Amino acid sequence: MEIIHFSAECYPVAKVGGLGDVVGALPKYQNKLGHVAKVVMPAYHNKFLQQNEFEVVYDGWVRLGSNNYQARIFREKANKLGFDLFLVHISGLLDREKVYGYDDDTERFLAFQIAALDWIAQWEHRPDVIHCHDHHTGLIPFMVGNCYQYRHLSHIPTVLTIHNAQYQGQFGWDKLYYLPAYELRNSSKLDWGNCINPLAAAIKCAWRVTTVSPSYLEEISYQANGLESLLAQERGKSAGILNGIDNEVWDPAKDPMLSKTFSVRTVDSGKKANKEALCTVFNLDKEKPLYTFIGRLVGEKGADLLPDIFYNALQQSNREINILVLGSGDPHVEDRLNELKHHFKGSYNAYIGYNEVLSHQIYAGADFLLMPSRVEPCGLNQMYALRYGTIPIVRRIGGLKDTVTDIGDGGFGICHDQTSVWDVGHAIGRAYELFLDQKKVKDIRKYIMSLDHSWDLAAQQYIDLYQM
Ligand SMILES: Nc1ncnc2c1ncn2[C@@H]1O[C@H](COP(=O)(O)OP(=O)(O)O[C@H]2O[C@H](CO)[C@@H](O)[C@H](O)[C@H]2O)[C@@H](O)[C@H]1O
Repeated sequence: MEIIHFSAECYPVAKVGGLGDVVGALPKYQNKLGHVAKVVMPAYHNKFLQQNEFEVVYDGWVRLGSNNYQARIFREKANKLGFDLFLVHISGLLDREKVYGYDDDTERFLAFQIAALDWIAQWEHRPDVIHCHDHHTGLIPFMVGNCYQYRHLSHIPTVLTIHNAQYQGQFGWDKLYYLPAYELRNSSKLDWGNCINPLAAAIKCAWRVTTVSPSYLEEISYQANGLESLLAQERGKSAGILNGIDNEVWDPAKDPMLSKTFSVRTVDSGKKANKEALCTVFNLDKEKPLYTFIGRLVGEKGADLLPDIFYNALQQSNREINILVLGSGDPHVEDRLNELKHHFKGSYNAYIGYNEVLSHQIYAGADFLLMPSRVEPCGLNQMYALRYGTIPIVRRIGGLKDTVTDIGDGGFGICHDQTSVWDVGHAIGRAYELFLDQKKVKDIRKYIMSLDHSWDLAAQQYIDLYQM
């Protein structure tokens, strides 16, 4: 089969969070199964664009209302990612350093989707499936099915994967004229809450909808930032497919970013060396348990509670624990996490920012990884932690519920039911008790490192879904 993935992110080209990881891995694993998976994404003004070689495969114009922008599509020549990668370059809109966060993001991603479809509309053959990821590519199923200029693509099945239903990309009906012409009586397919809502439009128009874990599929029928009833209604064409992880990028036995690589056999010495290196850099005590949090500092991740959780845990344990944070997001949370450094020198530290290398080093060197998420469609961090022998402490929600079992239930992690200062504090205490039993910790590490969360299974599940 030929599968075209449309996405705003793809690791290592551009990554803000888990979407990048998924789109950087799934196509590679689909190719390994004998299919032809390709990725189409915006060409941002970043290192990847500057440091790799490309050929131009399309040169045209994209029309957005009364504005015309030059649009070019570049193909990466060396197949570095293990699949064909196409970057949509639109001067004045997409060629910026950041992926998101501009006032004209609506125009940017609309132009991206239209230019990409204009290009595909010119192909002599048709792909078997168009697979869209999140709201940035959510208007594609509508446009393919309804816009006159793409009429000949309308029989291609479109799949939407929802990585996070919190973000929907809504904009006002005053921008309707940006869309290529379609029969106006179909406008209701675009509408949700009196706005043009790209995620809602994709849920209505896609042939199939998937979520990134089975539990998240259950949860969005009653918690989906306003889309609950729509998702409940479209349940019949929806499926939950648990994400995998890229075992080649995330391999503690070969990871060039670690101080010391390690396998299941050498996990004890390997984790010890990585923990020592981290503790030296961040002025922490290598004899004490090291708890960590990695992620976007937003409400969904429970990040607003972290300063209070950490303050209490460090006070109550008499600083018998270490905490290290890596993240960026809400400036108020960033400030509070930075402030804690002055109170708890030697037991607490935080790196506020994005740092891919450091994230690998933390998964390898930490004892415990905290994920007190309010919403977690799948979560990849807990799976990276497992692969690197770090015990996850998670709220039982979404994909966390599907991947982590509590030690009290014969499992290997620590689970709690609510995102509250008390619940997480209690879980930190349980982890401390576990840490005192080093024989048990070592057994758990070996066990979790041997769990298989690779993409092999999920890549096949997507193929089965396309062929249904
Ligand atoms: N400051 C930082 N420095 C370095 N690396 C950082 C970082 N902050 C985050 N990361 C990395 O970004 C990724 C985060 O992935 P997640 O799946 O946990 O979250 P996200 O909410 O972005 O993704 C959404 O999509 C994914 C994919 O489907 C779902 O798993 C998830 O539940 C959903 O919310 C991990 O690779 C993590 O290491």
